[in-house]
Amino acid sequence: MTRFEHEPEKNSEGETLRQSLEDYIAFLGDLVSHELEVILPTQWMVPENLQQAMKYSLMAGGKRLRPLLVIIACEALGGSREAALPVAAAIEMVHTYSLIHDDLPAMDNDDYRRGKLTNHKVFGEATAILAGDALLTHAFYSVVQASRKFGVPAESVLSIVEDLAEMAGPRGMVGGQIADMEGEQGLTDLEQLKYIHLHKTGDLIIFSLLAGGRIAGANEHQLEALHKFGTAIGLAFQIQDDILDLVGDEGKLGKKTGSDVKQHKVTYPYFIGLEASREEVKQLTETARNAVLNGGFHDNQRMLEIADYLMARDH
Ligand SMILES: CC(C)=CCC/C(C)=C/COP(=O)(O)OP(=O)(O)O
Ligand SMILES: C=C(C)CCOP(=O)(O)OP(=O)(O)O
Repeated sequence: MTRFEHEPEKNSEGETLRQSLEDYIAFLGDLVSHELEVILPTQWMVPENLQQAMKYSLMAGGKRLRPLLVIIACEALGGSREAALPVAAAIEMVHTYSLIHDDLPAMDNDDYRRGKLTNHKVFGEATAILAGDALLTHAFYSVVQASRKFGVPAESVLSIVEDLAEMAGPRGMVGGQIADMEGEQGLTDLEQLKYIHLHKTGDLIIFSLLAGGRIAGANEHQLEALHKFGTAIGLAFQIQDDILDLVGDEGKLGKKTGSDVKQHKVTYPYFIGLEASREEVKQLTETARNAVLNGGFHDNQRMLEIADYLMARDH
């Protein structure tokens, strides 16, 4: 059996000891990276260059926030961590594809991501586009493995596939991304910006929480609470990204700051100022905490901790 660097300790009775949030996050990150290694199509006849390009960005050291949310939501509802892993890996593939494409010259034209050269800088534009396409497609294969390997009911997997297509596609992240690009010509109100943030970034976060809930067999009330929690932290996460683009540390972020201003992107700080943006992140975190407290979950602790952790993040 694979052992992981951040595996929790056991006491003399063999009971697993509770970890600090940081250790718990690091341990889940190890599990997700391992799952990604397992699920990548290395046994298949895949051209070597494509394999390398997919792996390069997946293993470049992202925070693994979305997979973490799949697992935390699943555990908060008493579900199995193991059964959540294929979907956790899938959402990281979709997120990574979106970053590879977002960095392309036709979009944000960025040279650094996750502290390394962007995919197209290393592999060329055509391969970067195809690596993104391959990650998106392979994500659906991974979701299905939740049923094949861990017996998650086919009906739940069907809902997860439906949510993923809806939230990553034209009504979700892709819709948000195009609105973001068009917004570079000038946004006139905060509602338009909220739409962009909620779809470009919020939808994958909402998807992750709902998927974790579905794997654990959540009821309608619990799914609604997860949706509320995701909407609030999704928006807060992107506002924090806007703030960090202005005042963050490039070393910690692993990407260049100041790119929103350079690309004439209208952001929360642009509309309402830095302090009011910080206050908004605080308010949204409170909304997220309340959703958890009223959600009727099996265990609220990690959900509450992750909301506070995200509010204070510096990378
Ligand atoms: C369909 C596609 C390509 C979707 C991209 C979605 C997305 C969240 C990009 C990063 O946003 P950002 O540009 O605000 O963040 P960063 O500063 O990390 O580039
Ligand atoms: C949605 C946004 C703001 C793009 C970056 O997302 P993350 O900040 O989660 O990026 P990684 O840690 O996965 O690289």
